Amino acid sequence: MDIALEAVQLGKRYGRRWALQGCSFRLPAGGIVGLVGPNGAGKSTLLHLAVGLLRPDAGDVRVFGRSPYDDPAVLPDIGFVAQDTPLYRDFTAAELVQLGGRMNARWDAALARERLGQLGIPPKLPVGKLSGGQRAQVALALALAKRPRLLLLDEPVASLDPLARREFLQSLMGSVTDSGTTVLLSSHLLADLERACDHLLVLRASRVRLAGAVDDLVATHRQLVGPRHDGEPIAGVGAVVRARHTERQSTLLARVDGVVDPDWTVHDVTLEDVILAYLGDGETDTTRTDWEVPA
Ligand SMILES: Nc1ncnc2c1ncn2[C@@H]1O[C@H](COP(=O)(O)OP(=O)(O)OP(=O)(O)O)[C@@H](O)[C@H]1O
Repeated sequence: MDIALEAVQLGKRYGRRWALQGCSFRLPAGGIVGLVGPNGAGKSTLLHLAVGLLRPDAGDVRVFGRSPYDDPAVLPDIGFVAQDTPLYRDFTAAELVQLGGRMNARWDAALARERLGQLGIPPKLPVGKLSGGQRAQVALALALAKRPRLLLLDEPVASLDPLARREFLQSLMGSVTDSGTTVLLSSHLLADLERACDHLLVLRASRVRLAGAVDDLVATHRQLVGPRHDGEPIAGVGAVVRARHTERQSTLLARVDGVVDPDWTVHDVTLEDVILAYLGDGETDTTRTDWEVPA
């Protein structure tokens, strides 16, 4: 399997505080990966390490087998749109498309112009005078024009209205299918991630809590309702991720690995249920740091 992004015991600290720690996963090439986590979990730090803007303090990060910090030859393969979509504000979108052509060897200016035209972005207005959402669209068009093999997007839809968000995600899905680009996309909008992503990476408190293919994660987790549970093993349950109790009854979100004890009523879960359970303070160990991709 072709691996787009790999981290092995990756760590980064600012001063004495670790922003990312013991982070290991392998991201298969192709498809969209959702990067989720509470504020301060380390998402932007991970993206900055992956594009070579930061140097790891521990472990290793590799993009298509190469270190982005030490090996600039891999940088043309990586597209990055930072959280605040920084652009030269006095330049027009048309000028930025032209500029991109001078700075990138394989630049698809026609693709960028077509995209900006479809979105009705005024090409002759300085981008500083566009709305935040329009600027985000310009940044994405420029990133796609680079024809990257790995595209890193830090909360790209945060400033978009609901219609623009849907259009953005649809066009992203389309371009992934057309080009084979791998996208790693951080977002707090779980419903969007459920619609757009093939894989998921969940960070909490500087560590990877969950990683895997969306279909696999939804298929292997269930909500169980049954008698009050105080931690004893349950047949068919691999791990309890989150537990809530009343005096007589417990409601669990659990990873199942077989036929569940018939004392428990079993319900399907959504991806959002799974993510929220791993983001919460589960009463049992929520750590699951293996990257699992079905064959
Ligand atoms: N330049 C910096 N100097 C010092 N600490 C930093 C710096 N950048 C990030 N941090 C700290 O590292 C931790 C992770 O930050 P990071 O920006 O990666 O989180 P995040 O998951 O992207 O958060 P958000 O969802 O709010 O964007 C936080 O505790 C943050 O305060």
